[in-house]
Amino acid sequence: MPIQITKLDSSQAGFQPALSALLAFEASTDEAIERSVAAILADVKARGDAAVLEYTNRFDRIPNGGASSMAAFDIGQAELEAALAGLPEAQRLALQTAAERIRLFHERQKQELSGFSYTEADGTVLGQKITPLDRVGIYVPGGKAAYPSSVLMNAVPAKVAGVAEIIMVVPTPDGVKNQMVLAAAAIAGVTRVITIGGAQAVGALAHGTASIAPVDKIVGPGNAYVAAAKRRVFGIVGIDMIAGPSEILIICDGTTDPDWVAMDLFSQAEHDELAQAILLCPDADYIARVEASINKLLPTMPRQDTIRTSLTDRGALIKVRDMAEACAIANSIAAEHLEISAENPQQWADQIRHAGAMFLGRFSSESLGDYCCGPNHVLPTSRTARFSSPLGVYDFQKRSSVIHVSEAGAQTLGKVAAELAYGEGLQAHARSAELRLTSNP
Ligand SMILES: NC(=O)c1ccc[n+]([C@@H]2O[C@H](COP(=O)([O-])OP(=O)(O)OC[C@H]3O[C@@H](n4cnc5c(N)ncnc54)[C@H](O)[C@@H]3O)[C@@H](O)[C@H]2O)c1
Ligand SMILES: N[C@H](CO)Cc1c[nH]c[nH+]1
Repeated sequence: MPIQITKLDSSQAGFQPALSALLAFEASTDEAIERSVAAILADVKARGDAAVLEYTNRFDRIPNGGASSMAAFDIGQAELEAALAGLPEAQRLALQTAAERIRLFHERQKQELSGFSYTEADGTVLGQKITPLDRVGIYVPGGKAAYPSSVLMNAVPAKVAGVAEIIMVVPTPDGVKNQMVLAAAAIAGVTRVITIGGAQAVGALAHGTASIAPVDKIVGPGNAYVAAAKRRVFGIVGIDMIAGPSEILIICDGTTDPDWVAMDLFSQAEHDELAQAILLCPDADYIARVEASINKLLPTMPRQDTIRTSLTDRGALIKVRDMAEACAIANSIAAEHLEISAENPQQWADQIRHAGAMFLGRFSSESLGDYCCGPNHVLPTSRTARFSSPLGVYDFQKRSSVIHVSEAGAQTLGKVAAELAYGEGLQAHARSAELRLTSNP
């Protein structure tokens, strides 16, 4: 059956409301999900391991009546190493190559721990010190597919930042452990792997349980339950972002093989029924050729049901007036992934301000970035690229201000501070500054 994909034309009346409706994504704030996640988090906070055990047995369908204790969900280092040793050579090499490329890219993001400092004329020293987080939780999704690449994308930057303890949670539906996921954890140097997922895993990492010490920050993508849980625990722990269902936006000038573009749209649609894949192109004939490619290639895809639902419900082929308009629309969409599949892509990239990651030229398929180019694949979704950045080393480092005031500095700064403190009606602040003045009023 030919696919029923939304077709829009930017020159037609009603285009803007139609585009807004297409982009609206409320799954992570769906009320039923919110209620369920709130209840799970409260239960995990109150009952700890017992609640995590129950939810994991139920939601991940752990076989043989479920696990009887949390210890069953812990995977020791020996099992991680065994998974790595047991992988076929080609898979092991691919993981190691990807990990090394990701490490090399992220090393460049690292801020030196010495930070900066400068000395004023009176001897006062001011500066900023950088420290890695002590203990982080990384969420690796695992409900509908297994993501060894997400293990690397989360853990490698944490390692580069110098995080001492990296606790990875990953659900194992039906109790099936994915060997590549375990091997990736071994390569990345994850401290501990616990096979739990969903809101209960986020709650356990945030609040701590008898078997899991609380972490300082939780990073990583996940489904709507995970996103809602991360949103709710923010403040108790730090979070990176709310990375929801995958998105791809392709700007094409009509010069790329339409099969390539169709497959690139599929590459994100196959993640999730809620994933979003959109093409912007000024050439109506070319759009028709991409649609033909979609219909030709879809039946060959093992995940064709997910792709079909995603493209039908949330996908679109959009005819634009020209490439400049495509760039303007792309800025308003602020997609997670933007492919500029065009001759001379740089001229269009110069016009892009909002995108999680940009893939320039027809050889830069987004899928290469998912695995092994080096930049992170955990990216802001649902238009949050307007204010959010890819997961990076900076997510695992924090800054402290360092203030060392000299005696001379205390004389000038003390008078300024006291003046402002009296202005705010804060006597203790003012007196604290004044006590250090040699001519103490
Ligand atoms: N942005 C990225 O970097 C990136 C990378 C990989 C995957 N993703 C996205 O992450 C998502 C992964 O989702 P997933 O479902 O495969 O795995 P997931 O691990 O995020 O979610 C699985 C968990 O959801 C919970 N859950 C499922 N149904 C539930 C229910 N009815 N009530 C309560 N809890 C329930 C269960 O605890 C289960 O363990 C997809 O949307 C995918 O597109 C994003
Ligand atoms: N496309 C996902 C980010 O949205 C990342 C990923 C993992 N595996 C394949 N792809």
